Parts: sequence; C-alpha cells; structure tokens
Amino acid sequence: MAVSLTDIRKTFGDRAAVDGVTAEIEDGEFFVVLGPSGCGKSTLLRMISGLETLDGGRVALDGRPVAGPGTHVPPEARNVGVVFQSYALWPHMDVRDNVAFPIESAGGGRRAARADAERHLATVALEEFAARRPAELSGGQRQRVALARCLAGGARTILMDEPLANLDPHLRASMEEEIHAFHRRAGATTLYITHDQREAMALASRVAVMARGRFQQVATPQALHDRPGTEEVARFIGRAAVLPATLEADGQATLAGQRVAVATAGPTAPGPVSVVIRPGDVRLGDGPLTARLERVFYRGGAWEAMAAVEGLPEALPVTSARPLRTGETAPLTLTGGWVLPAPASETPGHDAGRQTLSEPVE
Ligand SMILES: Nc1ncnc2c1ncn2[C@@H]1O[C@H](COP(=O)(O)OP(=O)(O)OP(=O)(O)O)[C@@H](O)[C@H]1O
Repeated sequence: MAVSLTDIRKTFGDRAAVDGVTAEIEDGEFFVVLGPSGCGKSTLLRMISGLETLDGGRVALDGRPVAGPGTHVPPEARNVGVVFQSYALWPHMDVRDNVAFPIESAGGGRRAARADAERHLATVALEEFAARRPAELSGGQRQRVALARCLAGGARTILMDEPLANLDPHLRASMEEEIHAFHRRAGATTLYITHDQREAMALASRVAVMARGRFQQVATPQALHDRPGTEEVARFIGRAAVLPATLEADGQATLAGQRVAVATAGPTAPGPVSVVIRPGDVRLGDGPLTARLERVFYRGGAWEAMAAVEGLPEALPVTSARPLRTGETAPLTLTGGWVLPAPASETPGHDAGRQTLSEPVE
C-alpha cells in the first residue's frame, strides 16, 4: 500500500481538525480528498508529508511507518513531493535549475542533475522553457515546473494541496488535463486535496468526501454520484432531491403517487426509506406527474431547473436539452432513484452537526 492511514488525529486547542481518518491508498492511485473549507484537508496532508505531528494514529508510506507513537520521520526523509497552490519556485533560478536543485542536493553532480532535469521537464512538456525564470511563465507553466521538481526529487508519492486554486477557469481546465496526463506518465501515487467537486470528479480514481475531520465516504466518482452513502454526501455531490418514501417488498417505492423502481445497496427491508433523485432519474415531457419549473438556468448546451411536484416536500432537479422557462408547467415521470442505506448511529462524543458539507466553518 502506498499510503496507509490508521485512525490519524490532530487537535488544535479543543478542536479536532482531523478526527480519526483511516484509508489505504494504492500504488499509482489518484486519490482526491474533497471537502469544504476548514474540514481538515490541509492538516491531513501536512501530517502525511511530515510537516505536522500526529496526536494519534499511524501513517505508513510504501509499508514503512513514518508517523505514530514514538515515530516521526522528518519530511525530507519521507520520499514524498508536495505541490502547494503557491508554487514555491526559486525566483532567482531558471526553470532547469529549479528542477535540478533537488537532484543536485541529493548528491547528483551538477551536469547529471541538469540532464535529469531536462528529462523531467520533457515529462511536463516544458523543455523549451528551461532557460526562463519563473516570473516569465504563466501560472499553469509554473505549476508544471513544480510537478517536474517533485519528480526530480524522486518522490514516489505526490501530495497536492489545491494546486489549481489560483488559476483562471480556462487554465484550470487545461491544467486538469495536464495533471491527468502527468499522472498517467509518471505513475506516482497522488493524493490531491480540493474543495472543487468538478475537479475531484474529473481527476480521481477515488474520492474521499471529508467533513468535520472525517472521511464521510470513500468511493469512485461514479459511485459517489450514483450511490451516495448518506444524505449529506448525496446533497454535496451533484444535484439531488432526497425524499421520504415507503419501500415495497417488490423493490418499488411510491413517490407522489407514482410507483418507481429504485436501487438499493443490498437487501433492504420494506418500510420507510429516503430516496435520492438525480436529474437522470427524472424525464420531462410526459408522465403521470405535473411539475412547475423554478430556478431555470442555461448551462452551455442544456437547461437546468428545479421541478416542484405537488405532494413532494422538495423540488426535483431536472436537465433538459430543450429550452425551459421559469414558471412553466410540464408533465414528468420518475424513472429511478437510489435508496440511502440506513444511517449508522453517530459515535458518542463526536460533535456531529458542527459543520455540514455545504456550510464551510470559520
Ligand atoms: N496551526 C493551527 N492552529 C490552530 N488551528 C488550526 C491550525 N491549522 C488548522 N487549524 C484549524 O483546523 C481546522 C482544519 O484546518 P485545515 O487547514 O486542515 O482545513 P482545510 O480543509 O484544509 O481548509 P481550507 O480548504 O480552507 O484550506 C480549521 O478549523 C483550522 O482553523
């Protein structure tokens, strides 16, 4: 296992920033920690890199314990590279020397280090920029230099703390592609933290949704969207309505009088359940229900709206290829839904409710 976290904890004053995180990240994985501001993401990353000590639990990298009771391997001896949102490049060195520096300081000769640096610059497609100073590069190019420097440092594990947060939306999108391609080429295990859901879904092999210092759910992007484990995750990821319904023995649930075949995590006893409805579970244009459309937005190529249906406590998220108008009424069919697993009881003593995923603390 590339990164192994066992019940790691960190408290500042009386406040648990990281409150018992356990995870196994596989070699070569692109693992994204997604959560709102203040949920503990950076603290988690700092504990893995060695910049922060642990108050409890253990961290192992490539099977080697690096943090735990009586153990604290310093950051420089952990073989991890860290890329922050500020690129932390040396302004007085050109790009090649910025990348060569970690190789040279690890004892490689200057010539060999510079040759090696050129190879890593090729990985991030910056060979032609080797002689420039960081100030002469765009934000995205600086970010690529920082990635090349991580590789040059021999990092098998790369930790990225919101590396795209400073970039404009266009550059962000192209840097997502760059990071994706970089990950494929370099194959380094990557732990990436962000509060940007779209970015997380685009890049991750798995996403950990973090709130209140804990991982609320760890799953592939598709599973998080299609099979959220809790109402909180369902509402945090994508668009959703969460509706009370009664599950029948035949696997159907009745919603606003319509019987709908719903999916469950496993055998589920008939009775009251909560059903997650995504836009893909709603067909506009025909059907037994009538909806009034609210909050219509055009989102490049499709219209999004909330569809209020009589008898449902919450409006349903809908998407349409045809133009929609606020206030129009439209027939609608529910075609599916996801039954939330029965909630696990909160651990006593944990201050549940301090922060929800949609309300950043601070
Ligand atoms: N050195 C510190 N001293 C005291 N409190 C801290 C310290 N570092 C972090 N905290 C607190 O711990 C909590 C988690 O902070 P952390 O930086 O890990 O969150 P985050 O999810 O990375 O947030 P953001 O996305 O805003 O960077 C916050 O409430 C923060 O104020």
